[in-house]
Amino acid sequence: MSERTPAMPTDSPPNGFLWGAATSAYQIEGSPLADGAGPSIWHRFAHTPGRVLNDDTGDIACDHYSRWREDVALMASLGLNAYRFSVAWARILPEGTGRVNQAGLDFYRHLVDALLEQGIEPMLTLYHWDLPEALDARGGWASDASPGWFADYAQILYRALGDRVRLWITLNEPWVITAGGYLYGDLAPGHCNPRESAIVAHNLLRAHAAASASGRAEGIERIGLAVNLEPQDPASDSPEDQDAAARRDAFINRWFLDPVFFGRYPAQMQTIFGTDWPDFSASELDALRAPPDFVGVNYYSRSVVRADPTAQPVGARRVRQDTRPHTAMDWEVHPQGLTDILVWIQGRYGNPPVYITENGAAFEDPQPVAGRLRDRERLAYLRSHLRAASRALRRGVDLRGYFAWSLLDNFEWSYGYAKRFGLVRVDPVDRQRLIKDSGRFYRDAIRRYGGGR
Ligand SMILES: N=[N+]=NCCCCNC(=O)[C@@H]1[C@H]2[C@H](O)[C@@H](O)[C@H](O)[C@@H](CO)[C@@H]12
Repeated sequence: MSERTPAMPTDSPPNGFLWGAATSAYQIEGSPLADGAGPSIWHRFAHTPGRVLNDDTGDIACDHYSRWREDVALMASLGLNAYRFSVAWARILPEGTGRVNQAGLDFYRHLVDALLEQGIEPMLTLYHWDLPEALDARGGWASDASPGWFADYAQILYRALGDRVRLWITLNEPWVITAGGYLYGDLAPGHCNPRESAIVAHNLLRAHAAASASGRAEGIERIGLAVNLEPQDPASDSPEDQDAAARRDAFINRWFLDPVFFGRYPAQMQTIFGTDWPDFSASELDALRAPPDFVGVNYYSRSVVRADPTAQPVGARRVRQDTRPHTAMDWEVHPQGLTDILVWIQGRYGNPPVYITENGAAFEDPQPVAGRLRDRERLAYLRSHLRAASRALRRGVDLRGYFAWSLLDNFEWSYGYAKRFGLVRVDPVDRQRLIKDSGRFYRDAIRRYGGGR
């Protein structure tokens, strides 16, 4: 089968299946302070020397804030029927609460209207890591007031765009927000404090529940939560490795989904955090129960796990599978893990509607030659993971769509622009867009198997 023949599933996805691509505000927009916007914690973090590789910042990024019309046309040329993006909270509320910046609302309204004109379904993420700096100065997600701040911000957007946007996501990857921002410190705001991280996670769950409730009150019917999920396979059948994998599964995959679906944390959290784990009351736990209308699954890889008492706080570490292919992020290419995690959700949480809200890979791309960029590894990753998604459909998973991460090469957080996930190349000098072979493959797959626009 040639590279260009989209090797897709024998059975086509259900009618109405969404074929999209995903991005986030700070990673693509640039112009972070334009037209009255306030600074976010990522604006401050990226401008702090040493925090981001090569001291890259999102000051320009993909310049999407100026090129959004061109990018919508690009999505249409790829045949996308959906697009997932996030709203920069500090463009809407420069101080995080209070005064609304109309220019910020206008930017996203124009973007949504342009998508709808092209028959592209918008999926709006309310929070993709870029908390207004003014709120971080008031305690940020560690503040007891943070769920209220978030629900008020969400309500402004529900009222401004709720008549146009049908698919909403409250939080993108609460685990990475918590672990990256408050436990390991590699992401904004760069804290390393286990007790604070447990409180932040709790407030994020309260914020999801509060924003879901304010959405219901505004008549919003499809509000989801996007989570990074990663199967944890024990390195051996020893009890130590089995327990280590179970702890890491609780820590990464169930820390947030168990509370929203069951109103309780995984039992292992107390073991993992010890005395740093707060003593939550029964009513506090029950208040977390806010089952999403759909689960957004961000899948990249799995982990093979070995017990390691020195690898805190979980006492488990990843074992690199040297004989297997890896991406430029050093993540194992393991498409079966996508099927496995989708079937796991189906069985554990009662087969909720699911969208794959992120799936993709960074690889070292070759230079374009004669207007062509042959990103073979990314194309193969995409093909194998679309097949994996198809296997989940055949197992009865209520899979409603697939969003490739990412539409564009963009600002990859603490890696800056050194890691490229795009189906479309963004030239580092003039930001010119060039559809890579992986983007062409995706376009052909959508034409062949998608309901299309
Ligand atoms: N081992 N291992 N495995 C996988 C760990 C995944 C954790 N990182 C993510 O999920 C982030 C998510 C984010 O939404 C996006 O903003 C990022 O650009 C992508 C790419 O990094 C992914």
